[in-house]
Amino acid sequence: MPEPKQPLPYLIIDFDSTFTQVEGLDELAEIALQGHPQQEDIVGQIRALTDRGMSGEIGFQESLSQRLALLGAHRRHLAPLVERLKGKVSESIRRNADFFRQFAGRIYVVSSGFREFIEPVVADYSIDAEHVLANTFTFDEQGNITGCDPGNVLSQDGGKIRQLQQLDLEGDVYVLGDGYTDYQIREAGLANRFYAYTENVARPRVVAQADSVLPSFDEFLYQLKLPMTLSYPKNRIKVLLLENPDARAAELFRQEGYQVEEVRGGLDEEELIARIEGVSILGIRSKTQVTPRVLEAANRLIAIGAFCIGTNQIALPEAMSRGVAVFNAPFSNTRSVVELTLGEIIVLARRIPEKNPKMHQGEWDKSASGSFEIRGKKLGIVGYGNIGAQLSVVAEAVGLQVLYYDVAEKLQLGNAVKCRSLDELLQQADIVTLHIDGRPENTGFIGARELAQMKPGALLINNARGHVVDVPALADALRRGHLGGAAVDVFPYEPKTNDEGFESELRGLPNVLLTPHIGGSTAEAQRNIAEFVPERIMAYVNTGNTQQSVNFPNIQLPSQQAHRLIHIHTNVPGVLANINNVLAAHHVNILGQYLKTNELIGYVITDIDKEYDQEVIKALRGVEHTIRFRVLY
Ligand SMILES: NC(=O)c1ccc[n+]([C@@H]2O[C@H](COP(=O)([O-])OP(=O)(O)OC[C@H]3O[C@@H](n4cnc5c(N)ncnc54)[C@H](O)[C@@H]3O)[C@@H](O)[C@H]2O)c1
Ligand SMILES: O=C(O)CC[C@@H](O)C(=O)O
Repeated sequence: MPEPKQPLPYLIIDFDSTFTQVEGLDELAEIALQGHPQQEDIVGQIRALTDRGMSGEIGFQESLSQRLALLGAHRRHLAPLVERLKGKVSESIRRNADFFRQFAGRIYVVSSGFREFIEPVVADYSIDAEHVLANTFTFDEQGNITGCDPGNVLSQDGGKIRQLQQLDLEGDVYVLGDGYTDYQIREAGLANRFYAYTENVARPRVVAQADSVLPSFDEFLYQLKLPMTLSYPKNRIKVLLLENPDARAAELFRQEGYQVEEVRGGLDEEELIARIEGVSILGIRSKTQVTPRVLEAANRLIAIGAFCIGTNQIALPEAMSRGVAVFNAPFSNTRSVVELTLGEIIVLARRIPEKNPKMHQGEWDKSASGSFEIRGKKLGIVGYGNIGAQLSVVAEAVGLQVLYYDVAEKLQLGNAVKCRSLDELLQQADIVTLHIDGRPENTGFIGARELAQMKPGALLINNARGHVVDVPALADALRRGHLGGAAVDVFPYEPKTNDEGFESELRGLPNVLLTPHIGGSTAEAQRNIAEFVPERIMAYVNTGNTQQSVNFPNIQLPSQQAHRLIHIHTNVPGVLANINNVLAAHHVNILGQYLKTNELIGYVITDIDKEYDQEVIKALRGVEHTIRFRVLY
């Protein structure tokens, strides 16, 4: 770890809602009032008083005495309180425990909270009792808490100021806290800087006074170039989410401490180029095209999350050669597409797309003409991947005979029969359903020639990708009555938002069911996707794990007590040897290492000893053919 060049300024750190995520007195009230019929109400009153005191709305003295009067706590409640608070130390402080242990002599915890619970919590971070300046409780003979020692300066309004005057620290003093009384230390001229600490609570009135705002302790260490556990504060990682993935996605990224920006619809190339600068993680669905030009403008991008199955909208090779890992949700909406397809097969077989609008217009058209049962009919599944294969099983269960065709060799499920060519399938099937992927070579996969191969009156379903079907040819086959109907969920051009109109030659044609790309749009699928993709991306950012990445070599290395280095390079001979030569030349011990390559890039995770200096990092960045280098922790 690099040592700070200057002596560390004195750090005055608040305890409640800064060192810990919570207010000690609120927690004490919860413990003391357990089982009390008005527990919720009283704890609520105590929380409100805490808040009013911290934001400077009422004097501290008033807030404290009113809270103590409501508390009803006893000495025996203090031990469980300490245990609870130890588990609620702020995440970023816990993460940087080594820093506290290393610089404990320069750190004071100055709090209007109480020594009885603060001292044992901060002792775990090597902060001595003499460096804890806080109130003390008073007790009656039975051990009930009766109030606080009035002789303690911290029990009075302006107490922190007086406490700092008494401390009389020499040199620079920085104050970190979430309350107005913390700011007042700086206002009184007793500190050089006031940092509003917002990891747990952000009070606008306090933030407005701050010299700097700290969403985490990592940010403080980063700004001061002090030793830190992470190589980069998470609050500096910008996430841009487009196309409205389930709210859980933004929630998970925010919980991790990232800055999240959301845009409801898709963005076109120029719009995305204008927004992508500084973004580290981009989240999209099927609409947004991540082109080579977008990637060129993406100066900080490390990962793209496709909140869907398809990734044909992303220039994968360019992303790879720029060191941008892409993740998707390969089976989170599979079942939803299968269910929609099965429903469509029945709906088309009964000509519902014609009958339903007539009913809404008051027309009663009862007839069996052109309607059939699906039992015993031949379903031709083109693309026997995740969706195709699952559909195969479900379709057999309702009595369809399944034929399938796939370019790859696939496990034949149930009684499904493999076709050796697309034509073989098209000529036999009563219903053809497309589940191939959107690779560019599949453009126009079903055109006039293929449609002509299909049986007269057969049905076609496209829930795969819009460009795989030649839409004018399909419209022609439907108009001529060669096909009995079609269901189409995906289109070569799809509106960017729900405010844009939909144009297609298929509109108004008989027995054609059109849906707005909703194959995967179910509550279950969207929730699954919104958890799956952020989890993969966060695992990649935090540990380098690329399992399930669609364009990176897949590596997972167990985490260990070490520094982890991530190296992405062009796949040419000798790069690993050069990395290891650099490490050897700097006497750095390798604890674990894994290299995997694909056609374009090599990806190496190296775990090294705790000790290294910045020269090694510089030298590793300089290794020839490096695309990207990151120190993870
Ligand atoms: N409508 C929707 O909302 C929706 C939802 C999810 C997925 N999708 C799309 O559905 C499609 C299938 O998804 P999946 O998860 O099953 O994908 P998958 O990758 O598991 O399966 C695709 C299969 O198609 C085969 N294939 C590719 N090109 C082929 C060709 N020319 N001829 C024959 N077989 C070919 C592949 O070998 C593979 O087995 C994808 O295009 C995906 O984007 C659409
Ligand atoms: O919901 C989407 O935008 C895309 C759904 C689907 O096409 C997919 O690829 O998963």
